[in-house]
Amino acid sequence: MTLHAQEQTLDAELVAERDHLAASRAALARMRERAEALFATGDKVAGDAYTAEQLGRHMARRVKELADDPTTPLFFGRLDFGESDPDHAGREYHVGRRHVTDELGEPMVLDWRAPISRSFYRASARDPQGVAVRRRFGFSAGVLTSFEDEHLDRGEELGTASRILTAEIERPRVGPMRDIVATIQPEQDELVRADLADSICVQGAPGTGKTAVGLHRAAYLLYLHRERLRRSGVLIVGPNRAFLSYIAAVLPALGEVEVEQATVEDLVARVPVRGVDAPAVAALKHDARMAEVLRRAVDGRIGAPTEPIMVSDGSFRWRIGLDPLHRVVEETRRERLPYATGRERVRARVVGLLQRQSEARRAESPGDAWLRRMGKAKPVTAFLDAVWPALTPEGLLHTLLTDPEALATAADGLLTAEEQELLRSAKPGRTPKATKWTAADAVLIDEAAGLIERAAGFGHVVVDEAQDLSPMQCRAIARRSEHGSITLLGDLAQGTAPWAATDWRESLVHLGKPDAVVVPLSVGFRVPAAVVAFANRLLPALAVDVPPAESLRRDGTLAVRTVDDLVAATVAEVRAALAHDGSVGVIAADDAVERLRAALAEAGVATATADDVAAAARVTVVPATLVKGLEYDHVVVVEPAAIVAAEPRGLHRLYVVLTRAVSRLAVLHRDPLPDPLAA
Ligand SMILES: Nc1ncnc2c1ncn2[C@@H]1O[C@H](COP(=O)(O)OP(=O)(O)OP(=O)(O)O)[C@@H](O)[C@H]1O
Repeated sequence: MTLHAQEQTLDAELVAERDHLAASRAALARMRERAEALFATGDKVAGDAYTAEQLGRHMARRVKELADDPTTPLFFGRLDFGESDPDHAGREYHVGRRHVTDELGEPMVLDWRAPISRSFYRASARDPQGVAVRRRFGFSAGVLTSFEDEHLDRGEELGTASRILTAEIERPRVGPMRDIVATIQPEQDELVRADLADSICVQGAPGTGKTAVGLHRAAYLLYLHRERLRRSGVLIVGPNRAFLSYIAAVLPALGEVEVEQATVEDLVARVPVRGVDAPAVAALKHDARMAEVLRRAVDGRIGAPTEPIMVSDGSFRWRIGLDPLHRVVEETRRERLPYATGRERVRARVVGLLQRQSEARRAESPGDAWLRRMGKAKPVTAFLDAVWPALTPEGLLHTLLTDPEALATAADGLLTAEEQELLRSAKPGRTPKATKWTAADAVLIDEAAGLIERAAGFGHVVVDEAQDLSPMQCRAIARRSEHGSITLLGDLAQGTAPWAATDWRESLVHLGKPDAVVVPLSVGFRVPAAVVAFANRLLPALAVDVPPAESLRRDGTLAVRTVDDLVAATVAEVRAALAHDGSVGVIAADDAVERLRAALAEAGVATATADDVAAAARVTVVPATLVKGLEYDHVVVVEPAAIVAAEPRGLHRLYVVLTRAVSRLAVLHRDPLPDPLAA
């Protein structure tokens, strides 16, 4: 074929693909109209109010799921199966964000999560999985502009050399995080499609796609186990609000609109946090031993009966002796129920004893009203208050922090006298209500609450930036995923909390998933190679054993400049950065942020805050402590030494800061660079 003829064929194919795209969009619009019509008539066809409500909710969700965003491609790939494939011989399937069917119900686009679509991500020249040709589409603003074919049947495979993958990775970043369904890589896909029953832990260097993998796994699991997970729920836990708003749009873009997102602080927000602990106190409160202290404190509230119960029902007087009361308490204690459930169980057993006496005397069973009345009778409640008193989580912690004897009993052999002293040094208020609880107290109160009442759990929990969780925070998540599975995502090298994990096995034990596999991700999609090499100079000083990242990005620039005036240099750097496309992130020690913001404003440069993902301003000034998980095309790091000096794990913080750049990193410093970087 001549070059000209080849081009003509390509053009004709492109036209055919565009037609298929237009037809698919029209089909999706029809599906949506039909769903809307059903939604409108739903309450008329449903038999009763409950069904109507269920149906209404289902249809409302379905309408939302079928929303079409004209700027994102409806499909991004195509699989042509070879003649020899037993199931799909000679068929072609377009792979996209959701199922689209024509009026006869024939597929026009397959959901990327469907079993057949798996081959789009996993087929290779070595293992073609029946696929003859894999096609990837290039889009620009929703318009199909190109495609790229791999003839797997002829041993052709592009892998990471794909032009379309490269363009996607190198595209300028604007606004919130986007999904990566079009370009999920095989090692990522394996994690995304892991079984619901499997808990996994992903150790990945910066920019290897951990967050992306976690979000896509949530979407995948919801597709495969829709009903089950809708009932139990899926939870995404992230480090802070800025991060959560950055990732908030990914799942809805994939049609998943019912996933809860929270920080750990949100999860344990039973009390308002109004106080601050000294670092040593906070560290102790986050220590795993506190779980045992609390458990003993709760157990310690259960006492031995000292008096029989004498109770009258108006006609007769009843008596329950000490022996049976002892047996009731012991039996219930052995059942290891949540404390509050135990209290009610004791009450029920006492009433049971009264019922038997009554049956023996009256030769008939007393009615429900009698049983209820006896359960609430003063002597019965007084007995319960004496041997199994009602307990609030706040009350329990308040007692431990204010009553040296109570603490000594619960902490005996667990905490040293000095540690007990340290715990009490925080000086709570006179009552739980009057106490200015700290963030660490909130975690302890949640632990206590978990001992008192069982919390409802989620079917699956995705935990991002998990290296920063304390043992007690891990336990808070464990309580919410006891009967579900988890995806734990993190990087030990990015641990900045005082209690940051140094070994995933330990975190997994606290999370109640000791058998989860730990899988490394090492191909970086964000940070250019030159910047990775610079940041990696810090690794030996971070005292963690992690595989270093290798970057897919050969482009990108790194500039390290000694300057006299940090503020003026920052303004100049930002101005220069604005000549390029994409976002600009200025990252500095927290206490320098206001000054830089003001200087930029004075210079006429509008800036946004990190949590405002919808901001029109292209420049964001971010405190170093909030930048975890975020990324900007052009990053300006201001005075690394100040970032390091601001906190005990400052070098880890700097490692996070230096790995936020997608295309260009400029490091401005007046003070000498921290040692490992100066090398
Ligand atoms: N397969 C992929 N195709 C295209 N882009 C990808 C792919 N995987 C990851 N990316 C992009 O790389 C960037 C980094 O991904 P992500 O934020 O998930 O990494 P991370 O491992 O969570 O990073 P960090 O450790 O810094 O939090 C994002 O812009 C993401 O969209």
